[in-house]
Amino acid sequence: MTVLPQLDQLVAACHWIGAKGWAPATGGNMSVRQDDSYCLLSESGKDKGSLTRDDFIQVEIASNRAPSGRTPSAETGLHTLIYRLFPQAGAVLHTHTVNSTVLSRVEKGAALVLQGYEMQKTLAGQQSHLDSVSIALFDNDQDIDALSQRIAQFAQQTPLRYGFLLRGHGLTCWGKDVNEAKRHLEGLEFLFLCEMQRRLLEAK
Ligand SMILES: CSCCC(=O)C(=O)COP(=O)(O)O
Ligand SMILES: [Zn+2]
Repeated sequence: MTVLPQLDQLVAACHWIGAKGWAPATGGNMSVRQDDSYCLLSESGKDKGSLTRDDFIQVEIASNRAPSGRTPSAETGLHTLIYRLFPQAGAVLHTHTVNSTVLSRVEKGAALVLQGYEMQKTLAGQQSHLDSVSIALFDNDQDIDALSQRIAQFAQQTPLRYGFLLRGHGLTCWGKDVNEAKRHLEGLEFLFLCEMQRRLLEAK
């Protein structure tokens, strides 16, 4: 495998995610783009908070195939879809947090709309709390090919930015590199926590 500084940053991001409790048990998966044709994806079933460089498997973006024969994430198809849809995407992070899991069930619509928060500006291109940020929300599915097709169809009609929520499952987000994907993850998780608290308090 070629030396890839982004992979070291991804390993560090995985440890940070683990320390935050955002990938409990074996939940979550992470990847980095290697080039136009390949990405490096976390091995399925591992504790993502204690991954090393050797736990990342090369996967062909077009076919989801791992030339090594090892088993990458069960959600490989979602990572490769993002790399196909967004040539600028350099890293993808998928986490299982309590807030994304619960909020994605409480919100019955096709998107979680965030508005009025200064922290929206952690998301690339956002400049004001007055704008609305729409995070697409898809029903979860054990059939990742079917889920990927549903997301791809949605993306043909509606711009997908930053990430999407899977109902009762978690958040998948991306960025131009590991640093930006990590900032989007941290920003979105902060916004989800605010939105949970707001909905709880305003319901009283
Ligand atoms: C116990 S977590 C269920 C699978 C999942 O949603 C996940 O994020 C981890 O799957 P992987 O194959 O990447 O370990
Ligand atoms: Zn998952």
